Amino acid sequence: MYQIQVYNQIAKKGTDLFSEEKYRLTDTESPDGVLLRSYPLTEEHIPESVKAIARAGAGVNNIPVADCTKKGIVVFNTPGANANAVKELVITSLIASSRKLFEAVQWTQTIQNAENLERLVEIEKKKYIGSEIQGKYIGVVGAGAIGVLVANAALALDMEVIAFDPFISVNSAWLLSRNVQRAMSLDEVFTKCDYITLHMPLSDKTKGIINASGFDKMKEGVQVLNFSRGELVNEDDLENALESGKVGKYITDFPNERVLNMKNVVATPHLGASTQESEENCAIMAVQQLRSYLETGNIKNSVNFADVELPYIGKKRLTIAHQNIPNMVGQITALLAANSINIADMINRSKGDYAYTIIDLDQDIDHDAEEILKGKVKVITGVTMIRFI
Ligand SMILES: NC(=O)c1ccc[n+]([C@@H]2O[C@H](COP(=O)([O-])OP(=O)(O)OC[C@H]3O[C@@H](n4cnc5c(N)ncnc54)[C@H](O)[C@@H]3O)[C@@H](O)[C@H]2O)c1
Ligand SMILES: O=C(O)[C@H](O)COP(=O)(O)O
Repeated sequence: MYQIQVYNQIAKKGTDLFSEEKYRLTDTESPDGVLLRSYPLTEEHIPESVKAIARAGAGVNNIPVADCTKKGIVVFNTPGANANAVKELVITSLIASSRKLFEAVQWTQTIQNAENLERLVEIEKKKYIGSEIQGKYIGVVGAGAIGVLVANAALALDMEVIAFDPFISVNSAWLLSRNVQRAMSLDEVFTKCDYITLHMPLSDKTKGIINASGFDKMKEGVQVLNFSRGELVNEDDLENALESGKVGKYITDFPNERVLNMKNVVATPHLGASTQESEENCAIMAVQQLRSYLETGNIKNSVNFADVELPYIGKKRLTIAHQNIPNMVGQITALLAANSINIADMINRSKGDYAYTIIDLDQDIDHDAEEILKGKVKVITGVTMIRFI
């Protein structure tokens, strides 16, 4: 029986995929797996029993991924599963903001009981003259699952689209319309664009990437949309840019007390992925990936380990996470040979400094033999996790 600790509300269509015979969703001190959305997970939430963490969503900045990697804990996310939901909210906000819709609706609510309401409407409407997005330049920073959809949708709305992504994946490059212009630097986006929309992950490298030096280069009155993470933007510099009018509007899905008190801010309560469709897509994908890992050791869509897939046919499977250094596989297979265990099949894949190996044994072995082998493999320098399935 696998124990799963669930944080956040996860769509039932996903959690229903945990069969009652094999899984218990429970508050426990020793879970095998963790399932969550934006819950801020700290090391205390990750006891030694945890084998994998599945994030039903894209951003993993709420999970101590580097620590997990060192312990051989596989962290999954659900790439693209909520991208359409975010795209639709970005495009809605882009148009609504350009047409001053947020302010206009807010004002209209205040005149419910006004005298000569219809006349007042005709007089005051000049305050809410907007601008059209057709023909305007939009810069998409980060052309991943969401950025690609936003860029293509903006093109379909007759905008000029420039995308910047120095690490674009082959898949994203295939999906991006050929009419999207390629920016060779962030500065190119800053200097050319009337709208800038952020779609890259928050990391040590991207924290505060939008700051005074960037704002200085931007067009007067530029509108910045941030449906990625608040910390990508330096708040001191944002405040100055909004005060001076350099940034005409900051549209963010990540409000905090300080940002809400800044001028010309439009904020939504982290709604990007909050559609029924997206919540279900993310939950289903996260549960499928977690189940597959717990039951077969196969890895798909992990942020800290490479995809590793070997059809599970074996009598006994050995999975090992280890450092990506020479002779790891050699030492492990030598150990099996020394114990007269034949190998039926195996696979090894690496990602950065860490690797993962699956070895299918030609024979079943009992619990005692497993424990003896585990003890011997564990002491090999560089091994971080060993599991028999
Ligand atoms: N508002 C919401 O509810 C919501 C929903 C989903 C995702 N998000 C946020 O959006 C982010 C992007 O999501 P996604 O699904 O498109 O992820 P993704 O991994 O598919 O795409 C991210 C892209 O950013 C690029 N990138 C990384 N560093 C960059 C840099 N310095 N400059 C330019 N590009 C860079 C990557 O190469 C990648 O192509 C997530 O990490 C998350 O923080 C927010
Ligand atoms: O990174 C994400 O997927 C989004 O920020 C959505 O977060 P949520 O699942 O908490 O809505």
